[in-house]
Amino acid sequence: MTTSNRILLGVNIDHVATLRQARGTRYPDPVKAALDAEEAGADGITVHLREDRRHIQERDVLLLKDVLQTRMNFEMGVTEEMMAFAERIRPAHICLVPETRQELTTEGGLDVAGQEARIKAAVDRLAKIGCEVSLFIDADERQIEASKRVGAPAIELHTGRYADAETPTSVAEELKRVADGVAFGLTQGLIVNAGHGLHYHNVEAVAAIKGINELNIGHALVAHALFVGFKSAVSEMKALILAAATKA
Ligand SMILES: CC(=O)[C@@H](O)[C@H](O)COP(=O)(O)O
Ligand SMILES: NCC(=O)COP(=O)(O)O
Repeated sequence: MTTSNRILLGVNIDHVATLRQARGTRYPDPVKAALDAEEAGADGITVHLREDRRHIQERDVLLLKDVLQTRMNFEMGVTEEMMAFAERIRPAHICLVPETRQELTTEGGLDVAGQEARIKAAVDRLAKIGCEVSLFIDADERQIEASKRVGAPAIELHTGRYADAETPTSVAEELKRVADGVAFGLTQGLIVNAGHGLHYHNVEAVAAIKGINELNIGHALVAHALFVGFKSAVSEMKALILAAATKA
């Protein structure tokens, strides 16, 4: 069981690509953002190649695979198209996420418990090509147990409900749900990551939860980068996370 206070920052660069896709230009290039993020202390780079290609493109993933010095966390839906793409490019780390075309952003976690056979087949297939697979799930014991059963070595707990909570009571409830999920995931021997909707004002409480391996943060970081630059946005976030984890 990991209880180290060291916590990694995975920088999600999807929304650099959102800005590029808004005009179909060559800029801003998410690959440049990834390299700047690494220089500023990111421990990894996360990209979500959506089925509708609304932000990240295949070209981005291929280039990142070649140039990153840290690691790429490749997020994908569990579809045959994505499985075949993963088998072609063989990312070292894959996070399986739920996905629908109509959603504004990833709503809820992957229902591993409700489709164990399908997720197990995907995890086994990706393990065969050497990927470490993580499952993006809600902080729910049923989903965590199912993730363990399907053989995923890692989970990422969806922090969106915590991020969206508006009253002190609901914030505290959602934070506790995440903290309980982390503790339970660790008892199952899983690597526990977390992310979604985290920003400069809500990240510290999550970073203070003992045992989280990595936080994946994107939208807020890209937004802040508009005002302070990408490197500063990353280093500010990293400093907040490390300080909170150290204090805890
Ligand atoms: C799975 C996850 O939380 C991220 O990949 C997130 O989905 C990226 O942003 P969008 O949902 O806006 O594409
Ligand atoms: N998996 C969560 C992620 O990569 C970042 O989500 P967000 O910070 O863009 O909401």
